[in-house]
Amino acid sequence: HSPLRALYRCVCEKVVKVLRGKVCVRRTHAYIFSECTHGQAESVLATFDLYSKKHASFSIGPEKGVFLDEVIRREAPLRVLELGMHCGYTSVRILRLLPAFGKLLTAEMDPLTAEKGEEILLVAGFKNSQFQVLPCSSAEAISSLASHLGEDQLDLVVMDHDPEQYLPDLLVLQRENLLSKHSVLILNQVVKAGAQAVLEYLTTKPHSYTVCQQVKDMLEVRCHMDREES
Ligand SMILES: C[S@@+](CC[C@H](N)C(=O)[O-])C[C@H]1O[C@@H](n2cnc3c(N)ncnc32)[C@H](O)[C@@H]1O
Repeated sequence: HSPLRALYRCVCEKVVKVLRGKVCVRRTHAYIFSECTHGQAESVLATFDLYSKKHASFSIGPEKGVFLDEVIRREAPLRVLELGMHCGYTSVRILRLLPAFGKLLTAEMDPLTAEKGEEILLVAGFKNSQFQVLPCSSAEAISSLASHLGEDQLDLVVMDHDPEQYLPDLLVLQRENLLSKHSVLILNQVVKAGAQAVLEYLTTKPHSYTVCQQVKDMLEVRCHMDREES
């Protein structure tokens, strides 16, 4: 990994980004809707991956997707919160690995995106009893969690919304006692400047959080909230 090679890769990525243009929710949705086999989650994911090869996309993609799959298979979460659904790629990855009595709550701030993303989850064959799309900001979604979870806590939280929001949202989840000693956090886009605050916070709380492993810019963090801070 020489600095020259890293610079070359960075320039290539920037050029590809410019050539691909901006992420378009309507175009992404239309492509997935018309090209995938309805009712088959794996086909929906493969179609997203195909789309991302040719167009600008926010999807986490297959490499980070497999990393997330491994965490879900290992932890077998029942209550999952996703912040930043976009068109539903990550939601589909999560839902296909949840047991029938598991539940995904997913927040998406942009109303059109929330509507299109929800449609993709239905196209993939999931039922409304398995997920709830919260068309609001992460902060509003978190403040409404008690009404969805009752006494339950979150087993898995996936943050892929606005890195500036990661720390404030984590602090509220913590304060509202929504995380347990078994909870796992997945943070995407941790190389973005906005994520610096949450990374610094996590390192100052070694008795509450352990940063476990990372693939690309996605990080797994384990919670052990029952231990006292020293
Ligand atoms: C990078 S995309 C998520 C991609 C998704 N994980 C996937 O793989 O398809 C980020 C999404 O978060 C949404 N978002 C940004 N800030 C948010 C916030 N504060 N609350 C809720 N959603 C937010 C954006 O509208 C966008 O759709």
